[in-house]
Amino acid sequence: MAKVTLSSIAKSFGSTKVLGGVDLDIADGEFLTLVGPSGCGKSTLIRIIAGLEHQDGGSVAIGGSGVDHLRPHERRVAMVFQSYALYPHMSVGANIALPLTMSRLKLWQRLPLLRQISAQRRTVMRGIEADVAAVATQLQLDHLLARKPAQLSGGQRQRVALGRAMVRNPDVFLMDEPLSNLDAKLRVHMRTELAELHKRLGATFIYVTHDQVEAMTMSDRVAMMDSGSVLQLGTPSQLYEKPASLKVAQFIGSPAINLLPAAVAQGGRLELFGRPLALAVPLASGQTVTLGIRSEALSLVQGEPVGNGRAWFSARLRRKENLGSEYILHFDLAGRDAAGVTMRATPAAAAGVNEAAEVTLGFDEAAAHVFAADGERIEPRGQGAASGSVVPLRA
Ligand SMILES: Nc1ncnc2c1ncn2[C@@H]1O[C@H](COP(=O)(O)OP(=O)(O)OP(=O)(O)O)[C@@H](O)[C@H]1O
Repeated sequence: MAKVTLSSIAKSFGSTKVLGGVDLDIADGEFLTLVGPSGCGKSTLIRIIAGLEHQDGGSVAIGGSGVDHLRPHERRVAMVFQSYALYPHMSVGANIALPLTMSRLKLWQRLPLLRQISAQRRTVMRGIEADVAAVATQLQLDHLLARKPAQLSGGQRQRVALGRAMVRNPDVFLMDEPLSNLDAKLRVHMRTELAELHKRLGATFIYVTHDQVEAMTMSDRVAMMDSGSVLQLGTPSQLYEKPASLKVAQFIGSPAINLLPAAVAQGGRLELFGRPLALAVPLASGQTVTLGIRSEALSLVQGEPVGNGRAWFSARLRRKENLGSEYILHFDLAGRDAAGVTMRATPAAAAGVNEAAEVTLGFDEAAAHVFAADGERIEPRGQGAASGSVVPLRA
């Protein structure tokens, strides 16, 4: 098994700069996900680790040794692609065996006529068949080994692609959006399978996706990328609970984080829609910041909402979205210079509010994320605990 160290990786395609000096240390046995919007450079970075693409600057080390001079098959890495890249004319067994037949058999032993008469080849093939059988059992593909890829479901094809990577017993698995071609239900199932496979194998996994749910549910750590650089590296909880910038806050979490403009008044005190908050920031008055409030941090409140550390504003219910176990309530902020907000609600709480109703929404100021005009996170002063004087309707 092996750690992977990326130092100042830079890459341009023609005049387009794609990676601007990426540094990343991926621990031995870690499941690290590169996540970010389309075109941010995730695939290019993973292809550079695989040796399929060469960087313009910087270096890649695997297991503490530089690999920049090594070809892909010499790097002890195996890559799983979104397209699966299976050979349609070969059986499942032959597809999984392919990396081993290429590495263990000599060229002449692979030739159609000569291979029939080589006893040595038969011995090597028995070893390969045993290895393929072991991997097929782990992935529950035993009964499908004779089939062709066209005779498999999407999930089974994906498992064959995984099997072909596993059979090489690599130190590092590189996966480029391996679940994107699967339907939603199968994707959820394969997330669990991949996470369990990672635990079982103990290998280093580097996984590329633009799906923040995949990143959050499977990874030990997530590197959020944008425009060729890493914006934040941390555990899924760190990215969710303490996003370093507005971009990270907006990308991580579903429904997307609510954003409200707040004005900086005298002494750095924040005001939300003209009402003073307990929060203060080290900025001059007259500036504007953005408050980020997760949909689960909002609650419907009744009565006169008072109390230090609790903020509130009025909103109008536009739509209720029924997810079965919970509702997502969509509110308009009529007359406010802000987009609408969403709130998670229990079915009981959702039943208590009618569409087009004017309501009051409250939140603990301690749960608000504050971002400066340049998008950087600011740690505010004066975040107090909830006073308890606001009655939430969600419980
Ligand atoms: N071979 C290439 N030649 C020219 N430009 C390329 C090449 N490969 C990638 N690019 C460009 O580099 C940028 C980053 O591409 P990359 O595939 O790494 O992004 P990504 O984050 O993986 O995106 P996606 O999620 O859409 O796959 C894109 O603007 C892309 O068009």
